[in-house]
Amino acid sequence: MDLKPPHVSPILTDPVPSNKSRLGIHSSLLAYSQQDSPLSNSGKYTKSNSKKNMGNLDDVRSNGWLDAMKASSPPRKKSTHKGSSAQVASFDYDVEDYNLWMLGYPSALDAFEKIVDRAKDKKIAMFLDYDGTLSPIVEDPDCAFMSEPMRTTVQSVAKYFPTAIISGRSRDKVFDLVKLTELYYAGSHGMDIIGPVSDILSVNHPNCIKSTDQQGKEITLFQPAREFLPMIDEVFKTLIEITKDIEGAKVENHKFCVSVHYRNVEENNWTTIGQRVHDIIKNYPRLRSTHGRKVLEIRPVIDWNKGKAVEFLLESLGLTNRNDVLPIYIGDDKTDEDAFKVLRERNRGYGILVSLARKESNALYSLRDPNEVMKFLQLLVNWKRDQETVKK
Ligand SMILES: O=P(O)(O)OC[C@H]1O[C@H](O[C@H]2O[C@H](CO)[C@@H](O)[C@H](O)[C@H]2O)[C@H](O)[C@@H](O)[C@@H]1O
Repeated sequence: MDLKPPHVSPILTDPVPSNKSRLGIHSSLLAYSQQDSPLSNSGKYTKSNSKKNMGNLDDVRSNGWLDAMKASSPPRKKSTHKGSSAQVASFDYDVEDYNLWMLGYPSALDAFEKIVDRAKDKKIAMFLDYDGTLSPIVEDPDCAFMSEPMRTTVQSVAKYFPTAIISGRSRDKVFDLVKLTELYYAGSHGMDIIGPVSDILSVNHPNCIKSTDQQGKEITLFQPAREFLPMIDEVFKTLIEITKDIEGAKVENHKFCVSVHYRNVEENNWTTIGQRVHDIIKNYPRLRSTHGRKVLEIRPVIDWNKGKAVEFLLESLGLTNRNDVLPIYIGDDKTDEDAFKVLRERNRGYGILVSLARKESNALYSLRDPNEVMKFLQLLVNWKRDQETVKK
């Protein structure tokens, strides 16, 4: 596949537009400056600056963080025993209410014929989120493994349709979990995209760099938040430090963003963890925090998200602005909404939300869980296979 020069660019949303560099790159993309650091000179987090940074515990209640943290995943079923880390989180849900909600977001399985009817003369481009879509939500993020049948299914999908995984995890981590070389990968919520080398792309796009993979093969990377690497690294270390006394808290470094998990933190400590993260982040005007499923995601303030990543990949694949292309995006999280929105606004394809709970969404269809995702993908593969057989 040859990547074409993309015209979608990360337009920055920093509120101080006059602050541009001589290169025309916005300050928020410039190399990290130590002045931004809330850390001591040694670069270490200290108790004294920790105290100074700690605001009032009410901040996190009054600014809506706590409510968002509580609402960020369906309530878990009460369990009397401590489960293993790979235990699938089980959720309570109201069946009647869910069925009512589904009137607005019909099952993609029930609507399968309608979906493929529109896909008949088109080329499907498949975009998949990872956690909660290809793997079930589990207690420990390091144990979110994909089942072998799911892996085989995704591999078959990639045989017939260009397929990309767009995840909040770092690109390396998501590849280690998926282990399929025939896919495209976008990590860190789309801020780290890998594609085969294309001279035009790498020469023309300021955010593209050439690199080599572990096998020494040349690759092209698209990394619009590269300047933030030192800042993200610093915040990661600080967040580890300030959460280490909170039982169950887990901080992950995803290269261009950081995740602070509170799924395994006692609910009466959520305000504390939220407040501490909030107090650190407010010292970094170039970083923002978003809410995922029992996770706070810290990321650069740039106008780049999973929706932009979909547009970038479509353009790179030469599939943009074409009536004969039908993108399908399947995801379960708030961050996937940006991608659903891109498809919905342009009436270009289908967003499918994976959810066991009522949620407002820009998706058009729904699936309950990764099992249903697998069924849907298998139906799609079988349908395509049949189509090809008929053509022969
Ligand atoms: O964009 P995604 O691929 O969906 O990644 C989003 C986050 O997924 C992971 O966290 C979520 O899944 C974990 C494993 O099931 C679960 O324990 C956690 O509560 C969920 O929030 C990942 O660990 C995060 O870093 C990603 O940002």
